[in-house]
Amino acid sequence: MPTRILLVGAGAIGAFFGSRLAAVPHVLVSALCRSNYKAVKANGLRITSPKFGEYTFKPEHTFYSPEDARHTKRENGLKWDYLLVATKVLADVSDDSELLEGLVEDGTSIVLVQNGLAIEEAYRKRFPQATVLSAATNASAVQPEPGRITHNRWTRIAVGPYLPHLDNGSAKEGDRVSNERNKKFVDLLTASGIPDAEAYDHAGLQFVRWHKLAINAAMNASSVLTGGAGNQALSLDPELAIHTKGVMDEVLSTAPKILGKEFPWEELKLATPEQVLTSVSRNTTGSRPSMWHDWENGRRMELETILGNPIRLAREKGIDMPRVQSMYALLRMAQERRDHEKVQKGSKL
Ligand SMILES: NC(=O)C1=CN([C@@H]2O[C@H](COP(=O)(O)OP(=O)(O)OC[C@H]3O[C@@H](n4cnc5c(N)ncnc54)[C@H](OP(=O)(O)O)[C@@H]3O)[C@@H](O)[C@H]2O)C=CC1
Ligand SMILES: CC(C)(CO)C(=O)C(=O)O
Repeated sequence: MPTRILLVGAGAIGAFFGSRLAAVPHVLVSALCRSNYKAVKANGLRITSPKFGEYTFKPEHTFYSPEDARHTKRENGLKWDYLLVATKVLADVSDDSELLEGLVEDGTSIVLVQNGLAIEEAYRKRFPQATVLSAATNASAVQPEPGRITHNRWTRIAVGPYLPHLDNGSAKEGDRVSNERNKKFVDLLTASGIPDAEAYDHAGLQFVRWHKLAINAAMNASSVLTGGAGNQALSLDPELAIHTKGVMDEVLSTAPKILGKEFPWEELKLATPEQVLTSVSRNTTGSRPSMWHDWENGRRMELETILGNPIRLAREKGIDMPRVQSMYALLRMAQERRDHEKVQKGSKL
């Protein structure tokens, strides 16, 4: 039996990892698209990567809507083992867990390859029987035109089962299955040539998520606020480097207070803010964070999950995050003003 995977959101990250997984024998990857549907249906996804070269990935099935996917599933008796969700997290705009209605079966795992915090609950609540896997990746990629994906740099992806009952209680019977499915998914990524796919437990993955958040809060938000500074500039400019490190330090010192444990630096082998800055300073690809691409293209930004959620979680514990809060306030207003201008322009036509 093949392993079937459905990409829910076949943009930069979904298409990059989906195209790798499709290269594994006995793995069949389909794509649920939106604005890139016509391009993907006609020509597949064209990936350019410094590590994997240039290649085309043709999904087993390409869908234009969730209803289209449900229909084909019914007609062909399909079952997806993994639903890889790689939409932007815009919980203030839409609840994307709804897209998965009718696509989850016994044995389906939902894999969230997305940035930010508190992204898992909507899926756990809607599909309490399904395994939810939470993934954080450092891969940098962009879709400059429909169906064409540029992978810039990095491949690291950390995946762990989302088992929040373990935060304050003991293991449940179904946890073993979640861990097995997690391991299988990471093994598939490894078999696909991703050299640094790693399996974590629930607690470890949440620390990795906070660590990734430190990078995103620092880089993504600052790129937009500077009018498009790239990852490298954010680490090389002396004043910006102090700011970028300051944001990362703020997020990383908040995480243990929220998660109730010391940051397991040794165990998780994660880069310190200084090491992140050194690594990013060597990135000569000119890549810019995903939030910049959203702002530049007039799309909504992932402000709530990357900036709003950590502030709110911290506030509940009486902790301030002044650097993150300032960026959140500024960017929220910038986004609100732009949305307002769009409405004004629209009503004048
Ligand atoms: N790009 C990067 O370098 C990195 C991104 N990430 C994270 O990965 C996640 C995905 O980001 P990224 O790949 O850059 O985003 P993209 O915008 O490139 O891709 C998201 C895709 O999801 C599609 N989508 C959204 N809603 C729906 C829907 N209702 N039905 C079908 N398709 C839908 C979008 O379609 P449409 O074009 O129509 O909107 C788009 O193709 C985000 O959480 C991001 O923060 C993490 C690490 C690095
Ligand atoms: C590539 C990276 C780490 C840059 O901040 C990222 O996660 C993004 O662009 O969203």
